[in-house]
Amino acid sequence: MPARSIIQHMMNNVESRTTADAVVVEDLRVVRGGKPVLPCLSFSIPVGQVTGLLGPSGSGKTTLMRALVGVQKVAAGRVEVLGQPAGSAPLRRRLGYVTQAASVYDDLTVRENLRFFARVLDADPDAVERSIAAVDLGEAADRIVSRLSGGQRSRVSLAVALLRQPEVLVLDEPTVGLDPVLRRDLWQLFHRLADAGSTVVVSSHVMDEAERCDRLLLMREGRIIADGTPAGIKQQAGSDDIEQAFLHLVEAHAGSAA
Ligand SMILES: Nc1ncnc2c1ncn2[C@@H]1O[C@H](COP(=O)(O)OP(=O)(O)OP(=O)(O)O)[C@@H](O)[C@H]1O
Repeated sequence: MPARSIIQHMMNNVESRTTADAVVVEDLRVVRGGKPVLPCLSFSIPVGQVTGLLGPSGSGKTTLMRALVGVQKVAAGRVEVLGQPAGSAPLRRRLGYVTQAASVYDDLTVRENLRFFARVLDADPDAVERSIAAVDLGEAADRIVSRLSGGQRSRVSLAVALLRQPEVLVLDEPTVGLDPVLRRDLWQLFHRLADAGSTVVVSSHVMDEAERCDRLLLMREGRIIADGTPAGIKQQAGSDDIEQAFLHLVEAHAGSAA
């Protein structure tokens, strides 16, 4: 093959991988406290979807998210985000991560927090107001964070993550403690971000949130026991209800592992 064709072929390959998959995980093994918390995980996440990591408490969702953002020590395997090794410097501008703990200053207002982080992150000047509007905190923008409700406070952390319009957004249980209206609004926001081309990875242990995802990875004891659309997983498990489907899959998995 002539050199130019080889280069073109390689570029096509890179392009098709980077446009098709935002995340590629291969044989990932993580050991925490001497225990294999993720024994051997492989999956990929396509660009521009809302992918849910669903599973009971302790199933390894946070550990997996930490591996995706590159802050988790990995014993073996490969984790790539947007075609780069997880945690590598070029990804810092392209990835947003919101942990379960709010990571903003309690004694500043919402807008002051956003302005501060916009300077630190070197975000566009209009990013502050855009992010405040995206999480619907316009009316609370000049209130001190410590006086906000838990749900409002977690939306401030989300607004910080949105400042640089990340291509991949990793959100660890962002809807915990929110009322149903706020939860619905946040899920609508995740889908708007995905429609605009971002890849959103959201963890939850609440099964009724599963239906809101384009795609689900159901986790249990560090393993993925189902991977598909909510409809596909229900069909696979022979149940109309996602919680029942999860329970059937757990039983089937336990049976096959025995
Ligand atoms: N710092 C740590 N040291 C040792 N083991 C840990 C540590 N953090 C978590 N683990 C263990 O790793 C496993 C997976 O925990 P992880 O927090 O990833 O689960 P999770 O699905 O996110 O749970 P939750 O929904 O409660 O946040 C659990 O068995 C937990 O006890």
